[in-house]
Amino acid sequence: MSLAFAAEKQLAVSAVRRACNLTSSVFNRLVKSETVVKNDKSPVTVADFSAQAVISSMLGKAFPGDPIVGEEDSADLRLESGKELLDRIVALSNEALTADLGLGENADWGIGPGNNRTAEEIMDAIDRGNYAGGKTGRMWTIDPIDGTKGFLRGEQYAVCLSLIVDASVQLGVIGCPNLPIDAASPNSPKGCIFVAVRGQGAQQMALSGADPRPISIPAFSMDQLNFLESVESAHASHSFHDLVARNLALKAPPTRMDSQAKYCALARGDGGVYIRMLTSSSYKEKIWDHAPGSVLVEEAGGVISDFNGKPLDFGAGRSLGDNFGILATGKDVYPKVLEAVQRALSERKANI
Ligand SMILES: Nc1ncnc2c1ncn2[C@@H]1O[C@H](COP(=O)(O)OS(=O)(=O)O)[C@@H](OP(=O)(O)O)[C@H]1O
Ligand SMILES: [Mg+2]
Ligand SMILES: [Mg+2]
Ligand SMILES: [Mg+2]
Repeated sequence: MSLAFAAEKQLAVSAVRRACNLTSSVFNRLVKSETVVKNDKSPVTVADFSAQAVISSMLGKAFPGDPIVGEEDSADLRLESGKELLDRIVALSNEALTADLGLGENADWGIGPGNNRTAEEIMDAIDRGNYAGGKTGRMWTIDPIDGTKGFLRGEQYAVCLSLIVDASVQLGVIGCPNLPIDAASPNSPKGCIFVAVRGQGAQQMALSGADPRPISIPAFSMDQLNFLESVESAHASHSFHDLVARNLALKAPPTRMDSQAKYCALARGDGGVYIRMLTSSSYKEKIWDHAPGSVLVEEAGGVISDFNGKPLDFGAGRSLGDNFGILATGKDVYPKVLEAVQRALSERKANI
């Protein structure tokens, strides 16, 4: 009998690998006109659109009935002013979809030589990501480039895909083209894919698929712990994190890293605690920014919750449900870290 979600896992790894190859090759050739600023002032590049098109096209072939919650949409590309951007995205997507990687991928996924798509098909694939989300049924989440600012700086970013069934994340695949395979040797080759299926553990492999190995969160003592936090001070409150660190008497400084690479670092023990306190009460976290990372952390033996100890709610739509803050760490230290977060919240309230 095959393991649950075996076909989904195979497709997801393959799609994330093709998207990672695309994003890293674009980085070296990216020019200024290929980045646009969205309404919420965040950047999006030809690489974000193309990576979503590639993953969504493959999902559409393999699982045509499954809805997708994807970060990007094609509205800007359908404007007359988006014509140049669109041409580039169609070329990049087709380059990635038709590449012959020699990895024996399933021909029914619409990949490999001869599988070019038209511009309409590429835009439609991007727009298959417009699903509103919800509590029941299957759905995929795509964040084609998580940490677009990190991508633009040449630092960490991640290509993120998850499968959610009845609001529970069952599969998470995260590709990190700039993450060293071995954190202890920063000069080791870069580029890893992290995979977790619920109930089946967590693993990492090289981007090529070579060197697969199980990963888990080590049993850290309190004085070995350090925080993994966002680079952008507009995304997460570093000062609140510092308050929690003081409550825990942490010695090590935080590691700042863009994207869900933070969850990957936690899952293999490069850091001890993922912490994220929002800076604005009007911003709602998006499910594609946390779904794959959450199952990865849980399958690596960790716990993830909000600052009230509540599980993350992936069934409330495109944004997370009624959750406040995000905390993820190893099982043994989780109760102490949660208590330190709650103490910091009361201290902050007392000081307002
Ligand atoms: N105001 C605000 N507050 C909190 N979070 C925000 C905010 N704006 C955006 N985002 C989301 O943050 C995603 C980037 O993740 P990180 O915060 O881990 O990366 S970073 O370190 O900040 O670069 C980023 O994901 P990408 O858009 O995929 O890069 C956003 O979804
Ligand atoms: Mg974005
Ligand atoms: Mg993101
Ligand atoms: Mg993104």
